[in-house]
Amino acid sequence: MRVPFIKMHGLGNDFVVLDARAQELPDLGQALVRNLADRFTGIGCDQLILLQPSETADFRMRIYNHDGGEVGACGNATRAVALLHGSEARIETAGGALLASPTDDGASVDMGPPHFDWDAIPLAYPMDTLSMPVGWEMLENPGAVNVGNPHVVLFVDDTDAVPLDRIGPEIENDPLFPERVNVNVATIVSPSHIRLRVWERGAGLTRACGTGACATAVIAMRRRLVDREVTVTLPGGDLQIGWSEGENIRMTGPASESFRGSFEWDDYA
Ligand SMILES: N[C@@H](CCC[C@H](N)C(=O)O)C(=O)O
Repeated sequence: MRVPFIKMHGLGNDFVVLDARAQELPDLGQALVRNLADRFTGIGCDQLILLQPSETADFRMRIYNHDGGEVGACGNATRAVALLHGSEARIETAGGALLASPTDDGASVDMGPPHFDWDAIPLAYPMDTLSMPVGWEMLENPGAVNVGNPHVVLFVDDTDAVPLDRIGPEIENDPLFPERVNVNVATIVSPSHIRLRVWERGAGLTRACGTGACATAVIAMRRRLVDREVTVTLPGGDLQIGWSEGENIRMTGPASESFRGSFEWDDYA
């Protein structure tokens, strides 16, 4: 079976999008996702995105990490598929329903509410998630939040000085996080500006992470380090994040289509 795909990205965080709204597809196994995501022998991407019909929303978006695991949220992919859809869309995800509106160069997304309870992140045992009494080497006193997926956020003086390729996997797989975790290191540049690098669960270092930007912004806001509207600068570019206590998170930023192609299903299954 020949299957069409669309290669897209949000700030360099890249996706292979399979649109199963029109053409039904067999179940994606972990092996198929890994093979397609492989940058040497496959199409290559950080996440594989599967669009399906939905009974509760305009469509359903399923998200698979580079390692083949299915997860609850992807901020950059949400902007990308909103752009693809072309008009305001309610999107069903495993992490909750999202509302996305395309803009000239990307999309603005209602990302839903953040969850701060220790068992909602989830953590292995109870603790204050705004100021956690734990640390790894030079990284201490993180905050944690679930924004459809789990994140830990560590504030540092200089994000570039953190060996995230070495320490990221250690934190991602720490038994404190039973579902593993996305690891964010952030520097407060000013009350309206955060600099951020992310080690993504199941994908490693990426050029940008939309949910990481949301998670970092809300923790910085709760700690009163920044204003309620901030620019988050990632290696791939800028996102605008807005949030107030008790409200949903709003994320705005670019996304684009790179190219279209097709592949033979059995070659990757
Ligand atoms: N790149 C994404 C996040 C993708 C999922 C994440 N790695 C997880 O495992 O939860 C984004 O832009 O948010």
